[in-house]
Amino acid sequence: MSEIRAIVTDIEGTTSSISFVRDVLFPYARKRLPAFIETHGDRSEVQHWLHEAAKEAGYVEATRQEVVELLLRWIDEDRKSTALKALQGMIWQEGYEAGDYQAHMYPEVAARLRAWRADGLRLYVYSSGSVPAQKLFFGYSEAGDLTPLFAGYFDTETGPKRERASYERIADAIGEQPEHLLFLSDIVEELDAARAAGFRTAWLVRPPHPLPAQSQHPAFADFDAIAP
Ligand SMILES: CSCCC(=O)C(=O)COP(=O)(O)O
Ligand SMILES: [Mg+2]
Repeated sequence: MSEIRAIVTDIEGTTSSISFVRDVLFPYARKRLPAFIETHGDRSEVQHWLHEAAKEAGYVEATRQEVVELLLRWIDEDRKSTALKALQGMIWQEGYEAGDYQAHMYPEVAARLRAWRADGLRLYVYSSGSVPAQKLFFGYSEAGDLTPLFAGYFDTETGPKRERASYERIADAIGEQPEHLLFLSDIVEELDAARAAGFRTAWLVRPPHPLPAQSQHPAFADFDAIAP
């Protein structure tokens, strides 16, 4: 078995609860999105992502109101659109800075990330959330600012999480052969794609879900059970 040199982790369902993302972050962005676009719609980065969203939906021409309605629908569908994720991240920033919420971390995660760093492993994040949103998430976590632990972040600008090529790009960017990389996720299709690219994989099956008796990926109830 090759030595693991770096760990790449998913967020939702892996370091943190699905419920925090779906019941706190998504509703927060949904409620504030129309006013955010109204107030910040002239900023160049906001205009860029509105344009990208319209393009992704196949609109030749769209009013700002139509794009706002599209984005609200995508939030409800949990669509992993890069444009939506970028805009959500900008809205979440206000909530983190105002102290409206802190990102949930499963209880063992921060200490285990620190232990892996102390063992010399490099840590990376790969999430559908935008890189700025990931930095906010770990910067304003219930366990404090965890950003100093991470060497880098990847989002869907690198590619969709269920495609092998995305993991090949991540391995290239990290500068390691994929056999030295361990990917952590709660989603089997993401783990399948990572394994197809040559990564080692760990499937997080958080309680109350029972660990499967047999599975295609090594399955763990928490980070402490993983021995890279
Ligand atoms: C960066 S926090 C918000 C995460 C998010 O928007 C999301 O869709 C979760 O995706 P993940 O790839 O972390 O499961
Ligand atoms: Mg996940």
